Amino acid sequence: MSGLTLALSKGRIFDDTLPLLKAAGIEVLDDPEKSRALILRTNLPDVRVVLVRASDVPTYVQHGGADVGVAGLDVLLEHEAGPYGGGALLRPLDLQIARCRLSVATRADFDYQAAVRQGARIRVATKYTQLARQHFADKGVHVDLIKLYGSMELAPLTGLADAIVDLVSTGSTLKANDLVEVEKILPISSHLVLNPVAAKLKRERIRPLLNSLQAAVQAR
Ligand SMILES: Nc1ncnc2c1ncn2[C@@H]1O[C@H](COP(=O)(O)OP(=O)(O)OP(=O)(O)O)[C@@H](O)[C@H]1O
Ligand SMILES: O=P(O)(O)OC[C@H]1O[C@H](OP(=O)(O)OP(=O)(O)O)[C@H](O)[C@@H]1O
Repeated sequence: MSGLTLALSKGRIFDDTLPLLKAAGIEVLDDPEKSRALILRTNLPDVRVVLVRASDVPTYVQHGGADVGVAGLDVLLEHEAGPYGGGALLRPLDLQIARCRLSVATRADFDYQAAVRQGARIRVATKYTQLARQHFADKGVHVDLIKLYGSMELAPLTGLADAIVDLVSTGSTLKANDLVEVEKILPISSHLVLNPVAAKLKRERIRPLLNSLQAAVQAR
């Protein structure tokens, strides 16, 4: 396709990217909450938006299914460190949306610091197995990782794990499940990512978009 394809995920990334795109002169014409269509038109005939799972955005952009994408740093780093990463994505702009942090949380009655000090083996449930492995390896903490795809908060409550590695924003999900944040690992926001081949071949089309998005981010 000679135009531009932009990969977004439904929900907070779509909602938070929309105003930035608007400021850059791109208006999405279809409402993903009202239609089942996965390709959305914009006011610019050569720009379209494809809707994919948040964790599939890097894959689409890496393999050229989309030229540009928006994804959380959590998803990007987890993808890069994983078996299908390949390091092929450019990350030219922090959009400073969907801000949260990656943290370790446990039940209030689990003494995480003592477990770390004593060199205990900690069972950690997470969807971010690559990031969690790196974090605990850097600290020299022994962990048994348990891969989950969602509802991480349940793991310490059911005895599946001692701790979780998950995203925290307001902290209300942890609070509602009687969990406490015991360690902050990484601040997270969503970034614009580019397919490197598209970045070269569609340079003239992508550069002004990047400049306007950068201006929109700075003006916020
Ligand atoms: N509570 C939150 N507050 C702010 N940003 C968040 C929060 N939760 C997640 N994010 C950010 O938004 C991104 C998208 O999250 P979202 O919940 O839309 O997708 P998901 O359901 O986790 O993804 P998938 O469908 O691939 O499992 C995350 O990768 C993260 O960077
Ligand atoms: O600190 P808080 O403000 O409570 O936010 C943290 C929650 O947000 C994310 O879930 P999300 O709302 O995206 O649900 P999902 O991942 O299950 O879609 C994350 O997995 C936490 O559960």
